[in-house]
Amino acid sequence: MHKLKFAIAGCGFLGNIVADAWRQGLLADYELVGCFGRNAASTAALADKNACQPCATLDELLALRPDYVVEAASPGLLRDIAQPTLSAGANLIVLSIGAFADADFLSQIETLARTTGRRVHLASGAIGGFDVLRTAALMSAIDAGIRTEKGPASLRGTPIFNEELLTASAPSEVFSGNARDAIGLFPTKVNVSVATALATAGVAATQVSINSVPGFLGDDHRIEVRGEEVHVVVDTYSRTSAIAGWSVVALMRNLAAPIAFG
Ligand SMILES: NC(=O)C1=CN([C@@H]2O[C@H](COP(=O)(O)OP(=O)(O)OC[C@H]3O[C@@H](n4cnc5c(N)ncnc54)[C@H](OP(=O)(O)O)[C@@H]3O)[C@@H](O)[C@H]2O)C=CC1
Ligand SMILES: O=C([O-])CC(=O)C(=O)O
Repeated sequence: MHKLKFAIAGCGFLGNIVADAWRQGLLADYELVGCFGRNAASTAALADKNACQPCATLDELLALRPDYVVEAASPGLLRDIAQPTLSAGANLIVLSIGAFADADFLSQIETLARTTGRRVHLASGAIGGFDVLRTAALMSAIDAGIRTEKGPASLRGTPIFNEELLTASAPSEVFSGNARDAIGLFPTKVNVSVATALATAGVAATQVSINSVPGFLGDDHRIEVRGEEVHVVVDTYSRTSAIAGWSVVALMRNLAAPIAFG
């Protein structure tokens, strides 16, 4: 059977979930040809475990002629690899969707995807329901928003973190604004808000509320869209971010399936 070749850019937590699922036989239509990262040890570890090629540069990865490159690294890496990947004839599967809050970058990649005949697939990540969200957005003007709850410790390292959040007895809203400002403040923590915005009202009009909840383990993302005839709520709780890696596996299965969703 002819297999589609895929490669992984970013050999951390989520990249390994995709590779593990492939090794366990859940991506039978694919061959994992290589992986790329800036961390030589984690790149070698993923490659060894999966008997694929470890690559120190994107050029080495693209020389393996993958049909799909799975980006599981960072918004910065997505910015670096999107153009060369499409130009080399590969399709992209993206987790660091926050990079597309930049309208110029999004439009440049959209144009390139059209001219190369390749596609950029936005993984559902830690949320979902893009089908019904996009449908609602077509039907009338909409109000769209996403309310995220996180444990205070997971906000460490962000500009809004302070030690008092750790000992607070009640939930508090630590950010309220639009999706563009949210990803600016939390570049690796709210890809979900940009994904929601791209599926609904856009990054300027999609409201984002981020809440610190004492004792909360994991993340809860509640998306709500109201139109003239529809009211959509998509609420996803996950204990860890593993769901985002698994969303890539589900997407890749759909891409290769004879009977597909969407
Ligand atoms: N869409 C969604 O719903 C979600 C998206 N995400 C996003 O997915 C991405 C991956 O997450 P996760 O696997 O947890 O992250 P990890 O930190 O576990 O892994 C990322 C890997 O990519 C590497 N990397 C990062 N930047 C670069 C770069 N510029 N060049 C080469 N390698 C790079 C890192 O190297 P090093 O070890 O040196 O840092 C690391 O090995 C993140 O951007 C995250 O924000 C996460 C959860 C949900
Ligand atoms: O894991 C999550 O819940 C969400 C996340 O990190 C992101 O959107 O980047």
